[in-house]
Amino acid sequence: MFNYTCLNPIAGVGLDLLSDEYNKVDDIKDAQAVLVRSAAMHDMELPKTLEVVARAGAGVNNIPLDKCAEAGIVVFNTPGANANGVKELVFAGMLLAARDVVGGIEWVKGEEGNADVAKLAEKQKKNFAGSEIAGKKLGVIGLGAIGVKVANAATHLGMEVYGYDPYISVNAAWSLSRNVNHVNAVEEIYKNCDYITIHVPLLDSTKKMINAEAIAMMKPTTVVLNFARDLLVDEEAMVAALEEGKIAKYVSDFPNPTTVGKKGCIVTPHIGASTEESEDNCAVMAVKEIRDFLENGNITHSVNYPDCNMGECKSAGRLLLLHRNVKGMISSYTSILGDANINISDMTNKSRGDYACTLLDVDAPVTKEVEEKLQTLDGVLKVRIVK
Ligand SMILES: NC(=O)C1=CN([C@@H]2O[C@H](COP(=O)(O)OP(=O)(O)OC[C@H]3O[C@@H](n4cnc5c(N)ncnc54)[C@H](O)[C@@H]3O)[C@@H](O)[C@H]2O)C=CC1
Ligand SMILES: O=C(O)C(=O)COP(=O)(O)O
Repeated sequence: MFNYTCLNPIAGVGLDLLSDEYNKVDDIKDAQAVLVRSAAMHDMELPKTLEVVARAGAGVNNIPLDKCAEAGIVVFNTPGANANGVKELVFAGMLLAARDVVGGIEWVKGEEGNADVAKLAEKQKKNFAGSEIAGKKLGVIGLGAIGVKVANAATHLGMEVYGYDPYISVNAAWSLSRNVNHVNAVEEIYKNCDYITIHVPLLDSTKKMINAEAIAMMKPTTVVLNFARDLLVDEEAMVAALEEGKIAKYVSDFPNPTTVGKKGCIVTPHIGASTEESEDNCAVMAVKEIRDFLENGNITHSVNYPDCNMGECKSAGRLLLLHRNVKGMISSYTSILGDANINISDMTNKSRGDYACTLLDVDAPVTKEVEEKLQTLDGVLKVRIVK
């Protein structure tokens, strides 16, 4: 039996994939698995029982990744599962900045009951006129799951697209339309683009990436779109630039006191991934990741441990060892198992930065005594008898 808890509402289509072996608990202190969206986990006490956290979404800045890794808790996210939902809202954001759709709708609402509204509208509409996005230059910073979709779709809307991502993955590069122009220096985007959209994760290296200096390079007509995280932008500098007419609009999906109600700011309530399809996709992927991890010891789409996968276990037993990426770990495991007369029939070892993972299929069940010996080895963070 596995206990799990949900720190945010998780779509039913995902939870339905949990078998009778899974029991929902209300308190994280009783859970082996956590399903989470944007709930802040940094200040939460993580119980010893906890083995896995699955973020039904992309951004993991709400989760203490290193603290989890140190405690042998594997964290997953669901890459790409909500990318289309965000992509579509980015275009809504662009159009809301280009045309005064909201102002126009508000004006019409104010005319409720006016029999002459149609005639009046023809006079008023000049107040809500705008421009088209076709033919404009769009700069996409970060060409991952979302950035690639935004860039490709923009080419179909007749935009001239420029993409910047020094760390682009091979898969993303394969998916990118050849009509997207590659940019090596992000300053080119700041200086030349009419629309600039950012799709990078929030990391120490990306915090306030769009700062006062970057904003100063932009044209007075530039629109900046931020559907990634508010802390990626120096929003004080952004609001000041908008106030002084140095740039045109800032569209953000992250309301906070700095931007809400400020001149030129169009802010939505973090709804980029709030579509039926994205919520379903994320929940399904997160639940599958948890099941494969708890039932088979496999790690796919982890953000704090290496991916490590040996499929379904066909041997008498399987061990999962989460450990530091230091020398001598595997020889220690083999000698402990050898001394206990247990043959290793298959093995995978992967590392990522400071952390590593070893999966061992064995020909005889592993006893509690052997498990304890492995657990007390220097460098071992967690041992789990999967089977
Ligand atoms: N508004 C919302 O509801 C949502 C927001 N997000 C945010 O969007 C972010 C991106 O999501 P995905 O595209 O799915 O992630 P992803 O991991 O597929 O793509 C991120 C891309 O950013 C690139 N990158 C990293 N540092 C960079 C830098 N300094 N300069 C340029 N590129 C850099 C990476 O190489 C990668 O290609 C998430 O981390 C999350 O914060 C994601 C989903 C929903
Ligand atoms: O996936 C992400 O990074 C998001 O920002 C979506 O957050 P949410 O799952 O809607 O709370």
